[in-house]
Amino acid sequence: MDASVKTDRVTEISYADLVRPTQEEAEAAVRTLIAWAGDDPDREGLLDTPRRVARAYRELYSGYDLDAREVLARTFKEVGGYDDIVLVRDIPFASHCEHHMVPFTGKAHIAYLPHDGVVGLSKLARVVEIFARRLQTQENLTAQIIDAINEALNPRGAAVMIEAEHMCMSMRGVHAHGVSTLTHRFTGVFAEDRNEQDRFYALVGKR
Ligand SMILES: Nc1nc2c(ncn2[C@@H]2O[C@H](COP(=O)(O)OP(=O)(O)OP(=O)(O)O)[C@@H](O)[C@H]2O)c(=O)[nH]1
Ligand SMILES: [Zn+2]
Repeated sequence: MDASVKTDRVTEISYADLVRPTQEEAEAAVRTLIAWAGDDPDREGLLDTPRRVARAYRELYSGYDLDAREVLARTFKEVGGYDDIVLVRDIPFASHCEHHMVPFTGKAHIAYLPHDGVVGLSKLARVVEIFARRLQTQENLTAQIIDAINEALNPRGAAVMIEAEHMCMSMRGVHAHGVSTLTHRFTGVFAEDRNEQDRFYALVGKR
């Protein structure tokens, strides 16, 4: 795949340039972490764990191998002249915070005002998954999703809101349970017009 396609517009990292360690190296790293946790990586119950964890990482971080541009490439123009808000709300996701590599989970709400075409609804959920399955901050996740939509659809406006709970704040550290973090980003008409923002909030059910 073309290296430029993999360059993340927000982090400016070209993932294609990064060298992946081998499966054996990844498993050795997991053994080290098991010992660091205080357990014996050679006891029976843990013998297969490094292999499982390396495999699980492939799934949990599969977003690095996927390209949002490809997912959003197919647009449709026959929508009966529909040009109002398209909102897909309550898209569940699970990601990992880049500071502690601990999960944060929540919901994303995505809206756009079509300009020259719409995209398949499932593709918006796929885009969330592509960026969630990477090491993230919630802010970055929000920015990457809206950037991808703007680039692919050139809409009159786009809005993304994410609400999430960060395990690094509940399971450890400050031990604050039930805290939710809200981020949102508006572009185009949504950024310029308070009425459009209010319509977005109302449709999401936040006002
Ligand atoms: N802005 C932002 N911060 C995050 C996100 N996920 C985790 N964090 C925060 O990242 C910060 C890292 O702070 P540090 O002081 O470097 O690390 P730490 O000592 O482990 O911090 P504590 O969590 O307070 O124990 C913490 O305040 C986390 O709550 C995120 O998505 N966005
Ligand atoms: Zn964290």
